[in-house]
Parts: sequence; C-alpha cells; structure tokens
Amino acid sequence: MLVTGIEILEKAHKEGYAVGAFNTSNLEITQAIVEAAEETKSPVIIQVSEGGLKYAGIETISAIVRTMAEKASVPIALHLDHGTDFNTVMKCLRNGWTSVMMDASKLPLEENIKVTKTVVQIAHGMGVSVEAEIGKIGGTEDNITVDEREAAMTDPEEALKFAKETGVDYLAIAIGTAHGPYKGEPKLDFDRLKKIKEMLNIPLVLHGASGVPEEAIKKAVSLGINKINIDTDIRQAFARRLRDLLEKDREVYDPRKILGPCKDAMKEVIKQKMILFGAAGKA
Ligand SMILES: O=C(COP(=O)(O)O)NO
Ligand SMILES: [Ca+2]
Ligand code: NA
Ligand SMILES: [Zn+2]
Repeated sequence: MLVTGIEILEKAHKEGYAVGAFNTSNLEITQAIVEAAEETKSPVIIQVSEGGLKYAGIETISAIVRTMAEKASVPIALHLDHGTDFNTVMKCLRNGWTSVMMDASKLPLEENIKVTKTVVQIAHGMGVSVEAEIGKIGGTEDNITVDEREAAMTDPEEALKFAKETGVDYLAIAIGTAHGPYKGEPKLDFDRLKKIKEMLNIPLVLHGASGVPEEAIKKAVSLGINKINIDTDIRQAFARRLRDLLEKDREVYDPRKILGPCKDAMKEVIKQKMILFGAAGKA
C-alpha cells in the first residue's frame, strides 16, 4: 500500500532498523524494488531524483510507482530525492508524492532553514512528510556535484537548531559517505552520528550508501540511521547483467528478454540490502 515516508520511518526509528530508499527512473527498476520488498516482506521507499524526473517525466514515473505501490502488500512511499528546486518539490506534491526532500544544503544555514520550513508547512498541510540535508554530502549525483574537499560533515549543534526550526521529519546527515562509487574505503564518523541521534531523536538518513562495507552499514543502523539511500549499486547490477547477457547471446533482440534478467539482477541486490538494513520481515 502507498503510505507516507514518516509512517515507514517513525516505526523504523522506534524499533531501531533502517529502510532502503532506492532510486528508480523506469519500469524495470521499479519492478525490481517492489518485487524485492514483497519477497522479503520489507517496507520500502521508492525515490526519484530530479534527473530521474527529467528522464521519465514526472506524471509518468508517478503513475508507474503509485500504481505498483497501491497494489503491493507492503508499505511503500514515493519520495523525491534531492529536490533542489522549490518548484520541482511543489510539482511532486501536486503529482501524488508521499515524501519529499527539500535539499537546500548548498545554501547558507539560515536560507536552508527558511526554505525547508516553508516546504514543511506546505507538505504537512497536504499530509506529506519531508526530508532535508544539513552538512554537505560529497560526490556526484545527477545535477548535484559537491567536490569532496567542500564536503563538510554535519555539525550536531547546527543539526539540532535546523530540526527544531524547520520541523523536518527526517534529516540527511554528512558523516563521511559520498554519492557514487568510492575510490577508497569510506570512513564514517560514528561518534558524530551517535551525538546527532542523541540530540535530535528523529529518523536519520544516510546518503551515498552504495559501496559502504556491510559492517559499517550495520553499525550506522545500530547508532540510529533509519533511511539508507542506494542508487549506484543497483545501476551497476543492471549494467553487469546486461553486458554478460549480450556477450553470451548475440542473437537476442526482444527487450523483455534483455531487461527482464537485468530486473532480476537488480532485485537480488535490493533484497540483500533489505535484509542487511533489518527491514526484512518488518512490513
Ligand atoms: O544518496 C543517494 C545514493 O547514493 P549512491 O549512489 O552512492 O548509493 N541518493 O540520494
Ligand atoms: Ca557511494
Ligand atoms: Na533523499
Ligand atoms: Zn543522496
């Protein structure tokens, strides 16, 4: 069933597990996410970035996700990932999103607070929950490129002020992850995470989680991460299976025979994440 993000994350926050937030931009990725959630009985957040909206069309990707979510037997939220443009956030609210991220993390703190507070008031009025970001999460994601050097970790005092003044439902924090593939091993600042969780006591979001070792993910969940964003790992599972399939079979040409197996490959990766995050069986 289609639910809001906070309905899923409030329970995760209370019970101490995390829920996967997987990026989609088409039919097959959405199918992979929903089937993985059904098969592991996991709640799940299906998210679309601004790049995904451009690729699929906002009404189209909304129709695909909402239709499948409403038919699903597990709780599913439709989330806007990294909404950097206010008007895009408004268009998603108009098109049935049940969770939105207002990502004004590139603005000075006071401006981030101002715009996020406005989005929270509007979204809450419509029964939609809101994610925001404080601190800068590095890496390259769609149209967001924050140079690693600028990536500033989240200051706990700032995060507390931000959460109090905006009323945001869940907060993305920078504790050492980065979007996209890692060159070396990411070093997560667990002390910082622990402090922020103790001070804010709201669901927290980990971005750039592809490529983070399983032990680090488990530790982050034990310290209070409740939403974990995964995009790159799914893309790479798709591409690996596609290359392998086409190398082995030079004759195949039916898209269903090509994209179907790629969907299955993505589904397997997503199922493993749901089990690792502790979401499996929680639906
Ligand atoms: O944070 C993410 C995903 O990052 P990855 O591609 O590194 O999994 N989306 O908002
Ligand atoms: Ca990453
Ligand atoms: Na997000
Ligand atoms: Zn992100």
